[in-house]
Parts: sequence; structure tokens; C-alpha cells
Amino acid sequence: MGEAAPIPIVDFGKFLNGNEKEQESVAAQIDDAFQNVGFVYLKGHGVPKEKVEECFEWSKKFFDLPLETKMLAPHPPGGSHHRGYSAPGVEKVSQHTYDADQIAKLREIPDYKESYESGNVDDPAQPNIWLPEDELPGFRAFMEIYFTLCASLVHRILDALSLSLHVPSPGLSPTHNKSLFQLRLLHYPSLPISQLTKNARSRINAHSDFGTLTLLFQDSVGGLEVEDPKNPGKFRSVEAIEDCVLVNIGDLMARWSNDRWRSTVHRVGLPPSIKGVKERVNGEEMVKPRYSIPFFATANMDTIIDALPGCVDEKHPKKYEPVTAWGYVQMRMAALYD
Ligand SMILES: O=C(O)CCC(=O)C(=O)O
Ligand SMILES: [Fe+2]
Repeated sequence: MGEAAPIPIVDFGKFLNGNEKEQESVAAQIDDAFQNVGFVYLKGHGVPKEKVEECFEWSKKFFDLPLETKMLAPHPPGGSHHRGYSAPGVEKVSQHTYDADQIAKLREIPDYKESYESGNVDDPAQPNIWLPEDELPGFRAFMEIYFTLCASLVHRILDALSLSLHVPSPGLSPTHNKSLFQLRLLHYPSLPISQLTKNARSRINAHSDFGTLTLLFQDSVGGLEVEDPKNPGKFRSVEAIEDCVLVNIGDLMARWSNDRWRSTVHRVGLPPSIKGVKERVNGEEMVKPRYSIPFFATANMDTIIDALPGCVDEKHPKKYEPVTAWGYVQMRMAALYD
């Protein structure tokens, strides 16, 4: 078995600003990456670098607050209202995993992370849960703007995917026009390296994302690993690449594409090169904290998820019954929280 296919880097600027031919070429490259690896790096993606950096700064400021303060914006119990702050140890398994056997297995190794989730200000089903403004002035305003920047990028990626499959105009973007997306700030606190090597704790257990598309910005600490689709159980590390956003397919999109596009399993563990990211505290070797910012997209809840054009032919018979995006979420949630 050979080396895993690397995650391609695609210049999305040529889609955003290019002519028809360039757009078609970018769309084909993304389609290819999603077929082979389920992940792609996009450069020239249009989310301003200074906004990404500022988001990491806000994230650090937020997580640096005392626990009692962060608990002023608590994530409600259960999984149907996914907003607010979750303290380390609260979310025992990845919310994006639904296979029952897998969940049972994963419960054995707790993730050590804290998170803060916000979403579309116009999402009536899941209102945002903010801190009182004077606890972190400006945080809310920034997150609301940053959300719209990421949402715009999601819509442009959907345009590219539509082009690659020749989905008739206006393509897939309208199926996401409610922008029921989720912006997640993640902080993996420093912890003894031995806890990760002995599997006493993980940072985030192996899972796949469950929406349509995920955007991910990560800091330079490292530790993200993606499974080799051709070699289950084998993971390769995925570094942050300057000025690139990492984009991956989620389970709903995999189903929608009749498994043309892969929803690839990934996890966060010990960084591959621990040298620059360890520190000694009270005689114990610790791995430095990690910050990352995923942005999860999904389709409007009434969208019928039925094999997309170009995804069914003689060689690829239709694998799944149509389901609404809402029905699909119910199915996943039921498995996760029962
Ligand atoms: O921290 C990371 O880079 C990965 C986060 C992730 O996979 C998730 O939240 O679904
Ligand atoms: Fe994920």
C-alpha cells in the first residue's frame, strides 16, 4: 500500500476572480481533491488574513477569561441547541460522530478541549448565547462579522462544486441560503505529553464532520491528522499552511454526492514535531496549547438530500434514499444523545 495522497493546494482566487475557463479548472481540482482525500487547502480564499488573525486573538482572550465568566454563556445541556461555552470534559465525544459502536469506544478516552460556538444571528432555532458585553467588549461584534466572511466563502465553494457537477444554475448555494452555519472556537489546553502518548486523554477523537462543508483555520502548533481513505486506521498529519484555509466534506455532503466526495475521518493528537511545542512545567513535559477555528456549514433544513447530478451512473448506482436535511440531523442526534 502506497503513501496517502497528499492534500492538494488549490488557488481559489482563480475561481473568485478568474474567467470561465479558470473557474472550471479550479472546480475540477476541488472535485478531484474531495473524491480522493475529502480535504483541500484553498489559498486566495478571500477571508482577509488580518480577520483570521484577529479571530485567533479574540479566541485567546475569550478562553483566558476565568471559568466563572465563561460560564456566563453556557452551552445548554444536550445537543439540539449548539451555542455557547463548553468547559473541558463536558462534550465527552465528538458531536460529529454518530455510529453507536464507535461512540461507545470513544467514550473511553476523553477529549481535553473547551469550545465556544456561535451561529447565524438570524437562526431562530438556535439563538446565540453571548457573554454580557462588558465581560469582553467587542467580542460579539467581531464574531458576527467573521461569521459572514466565512459564510460567503462557503457559498463560493458551493458555486465551485455546482460547476464541477454541472448542477443547473443557480446551483447549490440557494440550498444553503439560510446559512445555518456554526462558528466554533476551540482551545486545547496544555497537558502532559504522556497523557496523549498513553491515550489517557485525547485532544479530539477520530470523527467525521456531519454537515456539508467545514472550513478550518488552525494555529501552528499542529496535531491535526487525517485518515488515509485507502488505508483505514492510518493517519497523516495535516499542517497549517500559511494563507490557506483547509476545507473538508462532511457526512451530509458525502451522502448527497452518493459518496463521490469523501467525508474523511480526522482527529487531533500529539503534534508530529513536538520539539518546538513542548514546555517543562514542574518537571513534567507539557504540550503547548492549541487553538483552531472550524466553521461548519449545512444545508437549509427543508433541503431534500438526494443524489446530486453527475453522481449516479451505471458504475455508481444510487446508494441512499432521499432524506431532508432535518430528518438527517434527527437521525444523527438520536444516535448521539440517547
Ligand atoms: O482542532 C481541529 O483542528 C479540528 C477540529 C475538528 O475537527 C472539529 O471540531 O470537528
Ligand atoms: Fe472535525
